Amino acid sequence: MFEPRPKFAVLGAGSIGCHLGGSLAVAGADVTLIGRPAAMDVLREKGLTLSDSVRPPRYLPPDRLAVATTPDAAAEADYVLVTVKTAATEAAARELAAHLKPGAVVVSFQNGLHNPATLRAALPAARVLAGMVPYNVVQSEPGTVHQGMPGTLMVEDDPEAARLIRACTEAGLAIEARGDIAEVQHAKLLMNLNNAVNALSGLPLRAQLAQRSYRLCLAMCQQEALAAYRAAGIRPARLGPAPAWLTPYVLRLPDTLFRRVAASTLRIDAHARSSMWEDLQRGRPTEIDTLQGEIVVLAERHGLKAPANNRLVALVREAEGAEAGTGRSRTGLELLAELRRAARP
Ligand SMILES: NC(=O)C1=CN([C@@H]2O[C@H](COP(=O)(O)OP(=O)(O)OC[C@H]3O[C@@H](n4cnc5c(N)ncnc54)[C@H](OP(=O)(O)O)[C@@H]3O)[C@@H](O)[C@H]2O)C=CC1
Ligand SMILES: CC(C)(CO)C(=O)C(=O)O
Repeated sequence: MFEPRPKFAVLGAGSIGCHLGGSLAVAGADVTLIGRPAAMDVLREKGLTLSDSVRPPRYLPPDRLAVATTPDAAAEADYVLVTVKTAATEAAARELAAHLKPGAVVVSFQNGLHNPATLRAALPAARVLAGMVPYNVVQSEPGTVHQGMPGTLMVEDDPEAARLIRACTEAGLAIEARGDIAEVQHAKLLMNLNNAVNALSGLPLRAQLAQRSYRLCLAMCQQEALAAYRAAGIRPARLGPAPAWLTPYVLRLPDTLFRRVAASTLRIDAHARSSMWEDLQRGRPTEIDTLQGEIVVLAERHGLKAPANNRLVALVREAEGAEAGTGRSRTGLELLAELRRAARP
């Protein structure tokens, strides 16, 4: 049976939005990127380049890009991919509400646990699905987004996701439908506990994860999170080579052994950084409250403490207060000493 080509809109055309929307557009999909005026001016002028460490860069000239700065541009979209940072979700959804066409599907490709619920509350007539991006994308220069590691996108298993999955697959974006998306989101949150460690280290992800002292910081955060998950009856999905409960033990291995055991984890582009590092660099608020902050709240709700996560919330808030890009970087030993001090009974 003939099925019309779906139309896509990306709401929040930054790193992830340009990567997803740009990849679909390169493959010939009908995509409108909706973003801030300054960022969209760059795309109108320079076009969009998509790079990764495997393929040659792919370039979309300005005349192959549909860009807009207001959500009315999503009026004809069958799928709206939401890629704003968490703090912007509610406002973006409210702006979008008046323009969505009946039957439109909204997919959150954001970190954190609650963005799909925020979208559902603001868009009661839309079908909202949760999605997950497991890999890193940075704007290496204006108009260029770089994917720094391989990975498979995930989306909530739902018949409404079928055309999105087909379009992504045709565009060379590996994507998997998951019946356990809540568990996937909880597993991703465990990974994202590294965002704060990475941002405070001032180092690229690969260099940071190669140092045991930073990995011990992450292991402390994950251990607290896993205890809170256990108390709450949450069983995070297995996303990588090791189940979630084993990861803190792997993180604690000495460097040489870690390099061997976790070779796939270290398959990260030498320049890739966490999205939180990028936020601090640009003087933007971070997502710390919905990452480490989420664990602190969950732990408290179950009569537990999460001092390492709590300390990282405070350190990132402090860094947010510094002038863009001027926050003090910490060595792994410095950060570890701070977290251990916080965790001392
Ligand atoms: N970058 C990464 O490697 C990864 C990111 N993620 C998650 O994906 C989500 C997006 O992250 P990322 O792409 O890095 O974020 P970016 O900040 O790069 O992109 C979001 C863009 O959306 C813009 N924006 C915000 N509100 C609106 C609005 N109402 N209308 C139009 N544009 C708007 C922002 O502008 P402004 O800054 O002015 O608000 C910004 O340019 C986050 O939840 C992040 O945690 C997940 C996996 C990896
Ligand atoms: C992929 C990962 C974990 C990379 O740090 C990320 O989600 C982020 O930077 O926000």
